[in-house]
Amino acid sequence: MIRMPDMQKSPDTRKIPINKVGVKDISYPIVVMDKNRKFQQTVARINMYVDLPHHFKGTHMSRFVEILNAYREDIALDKMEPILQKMKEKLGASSAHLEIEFPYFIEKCAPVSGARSLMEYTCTFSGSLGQEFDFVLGVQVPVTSLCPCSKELSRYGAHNQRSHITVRLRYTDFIWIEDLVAMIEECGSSPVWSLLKRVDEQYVTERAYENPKFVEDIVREVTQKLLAHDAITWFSVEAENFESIHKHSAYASIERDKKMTD
Ligand SMILES: Nc1nc2c(ncn2[C@@H]2O[C@H](COP(=O)(O)OP(=O)(O)OP(=O)(O)O)[C@@H](O)[C@H]2O)c(=O)[nH]1
Repeated sequence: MIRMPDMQKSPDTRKIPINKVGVKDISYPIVVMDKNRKFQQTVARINMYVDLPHHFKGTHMSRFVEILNAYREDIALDKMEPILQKMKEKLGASSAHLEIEFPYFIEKCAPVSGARSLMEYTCTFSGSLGQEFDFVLGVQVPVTSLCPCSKELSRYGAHNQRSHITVRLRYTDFIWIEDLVAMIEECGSSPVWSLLKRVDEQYVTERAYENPKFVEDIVREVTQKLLAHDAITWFSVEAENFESIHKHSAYASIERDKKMTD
């Protein structure tokens, strides 16, 4: 067999360790637990990183993909820690990071007609393993927001737009993505649906008008709900309103470590 040079293994003399090095944006099938159908198969974008001591030139990129391949068909929430452990072992690292972003589909019924359709929510699983395992669940929920100021000032109408509410959290007991989404959706002027018949469209338009929210109201209401949820220990909430009267967005965020505020 031909002996090939291994550049990665060669020494580096700059004395600069690297916090995260690895592969980014690998498209890979995963399995997510589904509250109503047990499991849901989806395709994720995956980032995998480890730390690299100062004396090595490079990490071994191929091993990340080998690990993914070993867990093929079986990449799921309960495999985060074993995968991270394997990354540390195979790459001789002291810390490993696994970021998984995926579309998750939830069946919703339109508010009046009851017409069923699937809504896509972008979710993230972010795990790290140094001395201890750390896991953060993320979900992005689209809603409608209607501006209270515009409603107050205008003789008719009020500007309204789609908003994204992004929540990331650490928790002690399992939380269904479905329950989290339902909780967050209540905090906009109205939820959004993929399928609305005319009776539904009328309902959604009027509901938003009766329920105006600033971007500040949205993050505060989500915060109230997350503070009241006993299983959640830390969270961040962001809201971005893609303003229909501006070319820019309105934005607000709150982060709370409940262990620090109790
Ligand atoms: N470390 C590093 N590798 C890179 C980069 N870009 C591409 N690679 C390639 O990643 C490939 C795989 O590297 P390794 O994992 O070390 O491959 P290998 O030596 O055959 O595998 P092992 O025996 O398991 O170490 C090589 O072809 C590298 O050239 C980079 O920026 N950094």
